[in-house]
Amino acid sequence: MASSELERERDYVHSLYSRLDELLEDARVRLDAVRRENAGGTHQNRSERDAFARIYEDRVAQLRQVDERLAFGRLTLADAPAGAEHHYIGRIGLRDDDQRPLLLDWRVPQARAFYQATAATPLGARARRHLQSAGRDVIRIDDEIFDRDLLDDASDSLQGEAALLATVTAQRTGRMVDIVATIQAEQDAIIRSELAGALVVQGGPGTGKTAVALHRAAYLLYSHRERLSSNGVLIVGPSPSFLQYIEQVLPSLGETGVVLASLGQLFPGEEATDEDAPEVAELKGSLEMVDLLKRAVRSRQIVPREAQVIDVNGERLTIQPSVIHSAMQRAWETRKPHNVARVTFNKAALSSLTRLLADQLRSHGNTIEDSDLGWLREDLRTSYDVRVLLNTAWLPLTPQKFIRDLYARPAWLAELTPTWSEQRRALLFRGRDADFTVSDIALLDEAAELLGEVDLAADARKAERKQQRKRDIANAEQAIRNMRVEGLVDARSLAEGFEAQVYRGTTAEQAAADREWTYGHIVVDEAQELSPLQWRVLVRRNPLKSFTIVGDVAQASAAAGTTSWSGALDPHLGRSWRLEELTVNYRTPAQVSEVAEEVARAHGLDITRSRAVREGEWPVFVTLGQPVEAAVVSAIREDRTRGSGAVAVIATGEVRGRLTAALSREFGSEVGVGAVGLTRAIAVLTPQESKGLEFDTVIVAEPQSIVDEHSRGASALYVAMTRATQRLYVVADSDLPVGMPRP
Ligand SMILES: Nc1ncnc2c1ncn2[C@@H]1O[C@H](COP(=O)(O)OP(=O)(O)OP(=O)(O)O)[C@@H](O)[C@H]1O
Repeated sequence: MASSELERERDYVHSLYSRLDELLEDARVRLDAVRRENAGGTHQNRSERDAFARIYEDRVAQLRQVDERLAFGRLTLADAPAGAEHHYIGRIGLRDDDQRPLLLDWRVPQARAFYQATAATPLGARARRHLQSAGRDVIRIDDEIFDRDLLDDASDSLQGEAALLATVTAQRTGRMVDIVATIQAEQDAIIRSELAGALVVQGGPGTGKTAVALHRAAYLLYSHRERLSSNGVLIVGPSPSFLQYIEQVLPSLGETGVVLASLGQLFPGEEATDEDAPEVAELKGSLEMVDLLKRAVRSRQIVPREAQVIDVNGERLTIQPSVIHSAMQRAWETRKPHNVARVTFNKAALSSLTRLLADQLRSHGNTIEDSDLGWLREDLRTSYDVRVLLNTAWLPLTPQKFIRDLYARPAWLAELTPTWSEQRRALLFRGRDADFTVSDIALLDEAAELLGEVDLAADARKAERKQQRKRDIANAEQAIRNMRVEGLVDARSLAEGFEAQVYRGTTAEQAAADREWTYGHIVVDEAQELSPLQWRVLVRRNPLKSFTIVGDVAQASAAAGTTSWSGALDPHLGRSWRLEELTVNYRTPAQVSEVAEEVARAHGLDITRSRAVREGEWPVFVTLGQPVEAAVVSAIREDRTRGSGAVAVIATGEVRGRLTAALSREFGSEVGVGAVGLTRAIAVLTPQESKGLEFDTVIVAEPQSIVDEHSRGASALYVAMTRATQRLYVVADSDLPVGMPRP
């Protein structure tokens, strides 16, 4: 019986693959046809053809990408007509030629029961079946029957336990994979939560926060395609290595138009990777900096102390400070940013100077008619002395130069911060040619807000682009009718294709390049690490405040990060955010997570308890009293006798340097440092770099030095210890942190 069921499923899934192949072939044929058509033609013809070609190319890529585990579930409905009782669930939706559904996209509302039904609340389902595949073959089926009479209350059990355990124990590859086949009920409820407002997902390490956040992005893009495809979705992660780790997940779910950015990449044109020392990052991330920058901008609007004498075509004119001051007054009244208000300042000052010059010329006996005032004004505008006078009073500024000046001119900083100590000011001091750090990015953005931009040419281009887009949409509608592809392609995305040829690329590319772009939704991962200033940047990019915010306040290891969601979010989002929790740990075996929690508690961390889905085979291996280089090398050798997989060595400061040298001597090119390590057998990482990642084996070297590194050191150690999916080794020369088991 069971094997004939397996056969049946195998046959059905084979028929789905045949349909997939047909669609793929169809898209390829259309692509070839489009490429051949209108080879010459007008510019408009060519860009239409290219846009169509891109749409078919994307379709071909999408159909190829869903090949692995195309279908992974079947839902049997309780009250369905014969022949329609089974719904198959997969990565994308498939229909036959008569438009009858063969496979449901996991994101459609009818698929919800596949993830959420329990015996207690079957949601109209009689049974759920998980299909496990190898290549295109179904190799195993697991059934759950929702028949209250036959079962105990199973509401607490894991769904598709066999499939889930197979996934969570699989060897890691250095790249995160999607969990679409085994999403659990508490995760699914979060993924499908409504788009509006800010949703905060709190959960301990390994509870699937990142996975849930990415699947939610895919779900929202699918369910709100119209709105989100034009505004875009931004995903913010803590570091480039983290982005590299997650970058495959959304494409494997068929979604490519998302902007991924680390905190160092949020200001177009700058790409910061260096981190400041913790106390510097804390200061730079604090709200105090907002006032400081405001004062700093104001201090660059300078009323001269004394009257200034200027020469305009041989006429010497004395300008009282009050003339400059009242022009400034006019500019301040606009409440516009510095560079924009400067236009008002210049106009007001030139008007006053024109009047002064006219009066002076009249007093010297010249006849000045009102019609001459325009010429006088032009003389003033082009006069060297006037330019110097006005620029000295109100100089246009770029954010980069402004922030660099602030750091490199201690005397100016001292004027702006009379209540600060010398030591506090010294935290900001940097040479003019120093690279910007990750925490400078939020300051640059804050400065850009205060300074504003006057770019008339860009404004004109923006207006023209809007008009062109309207014309493109009309043309796209016509082209869709001509090519008889209604329903397959929508006019907006086709028009975006035209635009891409003429202008600046896809929505995602445009969004990433434009500081003033506002996204339809922002996903923030490891959100506990964000400083108040970084939150301000993100709220500016998303004025409707539609956020998915995931993190764990107990893992906050950045000095500027947060230990309470309320403290972090209320100032920016008010009380409008909602909180959900994840409670099951899918990553770390209980034997490891219990030790990590014990150490965290011994350091006073208020950790979120979670239940591990598996016990694990190995205890935590602790070595004390050997030189750390030798101990790590032998831990790696020992580990290779226990199992295979990706290894991370996590250490900080000079220990990390020593270890890198020793490991490279021993294991050569198998070793990689930082993000490079993610594609090697052995990655050497700081706790900060390891954030959000996971490895089969983790070796934490000199844990006490991690605790001692800064005020949030215990959290950093907790992060490091919870990266292991199989085995954890702790190696110390002389000192173990409190709470750590002794060897
Ligand atoms: N429903 C699920 N089915 C299969 N695997 C899952 C599921 N949920 C989570 N996982 C796996 O558990 C691991 C941890 O998930 P993830 O990295 O999203 O956790 P996290 O809460 O973000 O952790 P941390 O806070 O430590 O960064 C990943 O390998 C993920 O694929």
